[in-house]
Amino acid sequence: MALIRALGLMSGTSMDGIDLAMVESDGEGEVRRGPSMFVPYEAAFRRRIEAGLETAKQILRRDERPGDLSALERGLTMRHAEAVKTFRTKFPAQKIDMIGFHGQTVLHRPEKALTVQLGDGLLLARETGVSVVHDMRARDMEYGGQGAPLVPVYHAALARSLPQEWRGSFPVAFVNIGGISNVTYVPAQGDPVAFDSGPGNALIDRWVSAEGGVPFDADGMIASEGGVVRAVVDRYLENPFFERRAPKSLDRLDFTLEDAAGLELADGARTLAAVSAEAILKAAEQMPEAPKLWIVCGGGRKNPHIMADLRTGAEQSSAQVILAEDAGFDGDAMEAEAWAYLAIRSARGLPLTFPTTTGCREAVTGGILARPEPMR
Ligand SMILES: Nc1ncnc2c1ncn2[C@@H]1O[C@H](COP(=O)(O)OP(=O)(O)OP(=O)(O)O)[C@@H](O)[C@H]1O
Ligand SMILES: CC(=O)N[C@H]1[C@@H]2OC[C@@H](O2)[C@@H](O)[C@@H]1O[C@H](C)C(=O)O
Repeated sequence: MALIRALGLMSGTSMDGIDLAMVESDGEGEVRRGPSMFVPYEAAFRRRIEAGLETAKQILRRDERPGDLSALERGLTMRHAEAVKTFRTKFPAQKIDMIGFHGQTVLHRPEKALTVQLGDGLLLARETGVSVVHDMRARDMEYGGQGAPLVPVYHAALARSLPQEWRGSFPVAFVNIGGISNVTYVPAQGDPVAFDSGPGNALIDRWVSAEGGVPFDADGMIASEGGVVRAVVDRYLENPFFERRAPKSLDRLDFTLEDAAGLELADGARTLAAVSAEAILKAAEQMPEAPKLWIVCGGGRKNPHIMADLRTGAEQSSAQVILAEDAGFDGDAMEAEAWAYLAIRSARGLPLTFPTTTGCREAVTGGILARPEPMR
């Protein structure tokens, strides 16, 4: 099987910008990771997306684009096209067979089988001259799945290529701490088990933005001045979401700052970091066995308080917590790589999701292929 070279594009729930990453793969066990980069959104555009989340609450059918959302979708797509151009200038030797395009989630209501990602695949194909696989969540929902998380099939492929020193550490759990956190449990043999585990950085970002006027708590500096307010952590963890059995997934707005109201800026940042960590550790209760190794990726791994709390908690089950980089992976690029890998799987008609990752009735492929030129 010839390998396909795909460029994955991810604009995640943190809404901070676009991650791009190359993967060359057969969509199965052979995975060669290529270069990656990040293109941030300007602050005003980030605010427009944030406003878009509010507008999107009115959407009842996934193709509706009320208010500013059509213009926002176009702006978002053109920014992705521009990002691809920048990537090609930076890495001119990279041949791109196809693009895997996530778009921007503005609404996720799995209980209504509704998930909306802004992003015009056809426009992106025409702008870049490359075939684009997009809209990868919808089919899963048609099969009764949550429509998220989709990364697990890629986590599982990476787990099979762990360096020698970690091969004895199964079951392993990948944790992605983005705006929302999701986990993938990978046993030594058998299917991965995955689900969204709780708020990742989204609450911290919203808190420091509202109370401190900065977009995120860089290196946990604000939290370093504060302490954990236990009662507030406990209140967050009482949310019925944590008791719900997997499969399950979250919308960015499902958790709010209400329970943190009244805290000092630093205490709030520190307390919400503890909430992120404890929500992840709680996820182990829903795994078939406690993982021996946690591999952490996503921007939240750069918050030392989240990492410290994770390590302290994991020690109780003698588990180790490492950064994606410690296993030879790239914790910033992993989701974009996953979208490249998923595009390749989609092109080959391979399943993207499984009953154990999203709750779909049967393993199912997904994605729509948009070609730059109309078919003759
Ligand atoms: N140096 C840092 N210190 C602390 N936090 C950081 C740092 N760098 C990034 N972050 C956090 O990581 C977030 C971005 O993470 P990431 O790019 O993994 O999220 P995402 O891909 O948008 O989200 P999702 O996985 O939910 O789709 C930022 O919003 C910020 O909260
Ligand atoms: C609907 C949606 O966009 N969900 C995101 C979000 O961000 C993290 C978590 O919630 C995860 O379920 C998902 O993204 C990852 C990349 C996924 O689908 O695997």
